[in-house]
Amino acid sequence: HRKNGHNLPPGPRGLPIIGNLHILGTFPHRTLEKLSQKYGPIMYLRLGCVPTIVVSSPQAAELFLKTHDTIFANRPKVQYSQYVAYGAKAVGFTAYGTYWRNVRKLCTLELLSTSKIDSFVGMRMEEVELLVKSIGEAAVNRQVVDLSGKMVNVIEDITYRMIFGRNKDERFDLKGVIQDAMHLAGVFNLSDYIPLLRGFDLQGLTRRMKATSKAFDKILETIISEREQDASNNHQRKYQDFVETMLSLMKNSSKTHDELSFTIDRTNIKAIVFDMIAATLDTSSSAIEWTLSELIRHPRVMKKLQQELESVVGVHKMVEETDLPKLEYLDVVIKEGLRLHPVGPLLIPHESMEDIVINGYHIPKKSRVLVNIWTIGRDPRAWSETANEFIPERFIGSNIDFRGHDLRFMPFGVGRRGCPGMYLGLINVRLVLAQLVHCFDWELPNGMLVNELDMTEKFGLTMPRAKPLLAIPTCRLHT
Ligand code: HEM
Repeated sequence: HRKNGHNLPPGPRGLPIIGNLHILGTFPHRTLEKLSQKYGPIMYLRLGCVPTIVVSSPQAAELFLKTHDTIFANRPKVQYSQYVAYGAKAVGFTAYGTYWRNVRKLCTLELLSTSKIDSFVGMRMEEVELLVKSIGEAAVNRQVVDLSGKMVNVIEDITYRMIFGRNKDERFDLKGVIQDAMHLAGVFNLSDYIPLLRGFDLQGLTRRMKATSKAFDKILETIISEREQDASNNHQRKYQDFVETMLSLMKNSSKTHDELSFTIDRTNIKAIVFDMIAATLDTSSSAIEWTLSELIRHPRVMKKLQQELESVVGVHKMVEETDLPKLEYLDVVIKEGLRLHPVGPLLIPHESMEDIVINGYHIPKKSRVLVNIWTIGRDPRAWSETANEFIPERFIGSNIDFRGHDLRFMPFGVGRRGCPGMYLGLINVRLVLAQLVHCFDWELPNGMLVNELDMTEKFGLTMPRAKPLLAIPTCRLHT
């Protein structure tokens, strides 16, 4: 590839206007893997008008996410973030710069810190107990459980209580609105790639995004106004949820906050609430359903994990958060689950802020960068010929952590744009998964063999199972 005398990375030839858009297909991460085998770990595509660089090896990822992290720390401006995510006024979709840095700092210090997340321990346990109780009832009646649906529900309930202080409100359908918003986040929007089409709204997405955003805003306005009222009545709650925390920051932000050099307003609060919900829901539930699917497919690993749980927790009680640090095998099982089924197979797109030359290739300013961690996690050169198999033991005795210090494994991304919610995400995943494995044995319905379980993915911003995981539970605990 050459453009204006520059040496672009290799890649497939594109068509006029659409470029390579037509080749992505239903499973872009798999298509891109095949292409990278032909064109190499730094590959150039043109998606509509957007120059796109696909990164597919740990060495290449190092150059983009570590060595030149600052150049690639921007996010592309997409319609979704403009219309649904409050004009990108939170963290995930926000352009790199002072504003992003301040909001991210607010989230890490005030909302996602270890001490804050630990303050919700009691609430999380209540929700997990309800989950185990409802599955226990299904076990007694030998009923099939839709585990994917249950995972989404328990994570939703925990998240809404953490953010709003409650998860049920008869007056509005918060869950429905959020599900619409999440769905829109995953839809491929032509207008983001071919700006000429923007005015026509051929897919009807602009209209739907505006409608969803309006519905969400109305609900949030009601909740926030009520909470302001509560605060002025000195209403006391068991823990301080996110909205309350941010309202008190807003109230006090006239006194310049030491750590935060900007003042938070109502729109910031709404945008951050949206970001936190969107970032928590599908990520945690997808990590749990995939890992559990692999455990069901691999009875040896399931048994070994159950044995660890029996010896650390005992057979008379549920798993508590204080048990989690002692569960070493659980840790490597989750790593292996996320290696094979990363929640964000291409991370969130990064965007370059300047022209730069990497490995002799010209990477133009405003290129979109997709890091294919799905491919990196399955590369036999990095993981041996067993790369496609589920073998948690490969992580035992290695110093590969969740943080992406070793770029063969970076389920939470790495660098400036790496996930700030890792601690929370991992607590949700560990706690719920441990419970399901400790409290129940699982068998597939209708005598289905474990190797017949459908493992098809549904590609979007996150990548859950295409079909729900259905299984029949049997109780294990002696209570
Ligand atoms: C198992 C759970 C989770 C996984 C696997 C995960 C993974 C990721 C990944 C891969 C990215 C993109 C990194 C990049 O583009 O380089 C990301 C970004 C992000 N995550 Fe998570 N995440 C999880 C849970 C959470 C939770 C619970 C929160 C917070 C409530 C959260 C908040 C965010 C935010 C705000 C960003 C954007 C960061 C930025 O652009 O500066 N995530 N996450």
